[in-house]
Amino acid sequence: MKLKFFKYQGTGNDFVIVDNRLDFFNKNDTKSIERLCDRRFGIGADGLILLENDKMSDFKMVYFNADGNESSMCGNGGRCLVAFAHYLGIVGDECTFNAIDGLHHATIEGSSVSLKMNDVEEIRETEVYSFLDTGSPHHVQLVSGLDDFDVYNEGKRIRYGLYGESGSNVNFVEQGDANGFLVRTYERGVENETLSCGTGVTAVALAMHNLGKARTNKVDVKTRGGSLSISFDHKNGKYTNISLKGPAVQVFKGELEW
Ligand SMILES: N[C@@H](CCC[C@H](N)C(=O)O)C(=O)O
Repeated sequence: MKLKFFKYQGTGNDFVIVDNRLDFFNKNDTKSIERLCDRRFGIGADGLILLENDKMSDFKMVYFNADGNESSMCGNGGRCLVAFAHYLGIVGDECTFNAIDGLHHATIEGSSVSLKMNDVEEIRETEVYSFLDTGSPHHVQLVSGLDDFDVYNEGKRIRYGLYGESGSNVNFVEQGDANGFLVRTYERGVENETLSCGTGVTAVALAMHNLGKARTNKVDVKTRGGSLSISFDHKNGKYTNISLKGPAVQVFKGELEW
């Protein structure tokens, strides 16, 4: 059988996307999903996303990390899937879709997609790092010399050492200007640094605001794959109306023997 696929990227976080509205895709075949994401033996991606029918919203997002396992929310993946749904003509310039962490509203302006993220009520702070869940778990740590920082080894050590087998994504941050930050992320499930992580930069923006390092409710974040902007409301220690905005682009499409 031929598998039709599409390749998207959102600030360099890249995904294989498959239209599974006819429900043909075997989601338990971890090895095949891992192989599709393999950069040498497959198409190559940080994750695989299925677009499926949903009774409550415009469509459903099912997300797998590059290791083949279904995982928690992916912010950049969600933005790419919205661009894909728009490309297929399933939705217009705005939509609502269902993901593992619930419903998300999104708007599209040209090649930019703005995605509403879930409210965040709790940020755990220590002297060294913050930890919060923005749909996926994130460790956020300020460092100096981010450009030369050993994201792979430090990220891996923290991911397993502090958070056990279930793990966490690990973000290293350096402040640029008043409301601008530079971020590099070690992603669990990819088990490597990726060029960008949407739930990660969202976590960074909220953690930096909570620490008083970001002074306004709009934070710009530069990743190695591009720039994202995060806006939010903050009241009584709770972050609401969180929005993640940035480019989401189709790179190529194709089919392979499946
Ligand atoms: N790249 C993603 C995060 C994907 C999930 C993550 N790897 C995990 O398993 O927690 C993003 O853009 O948010």
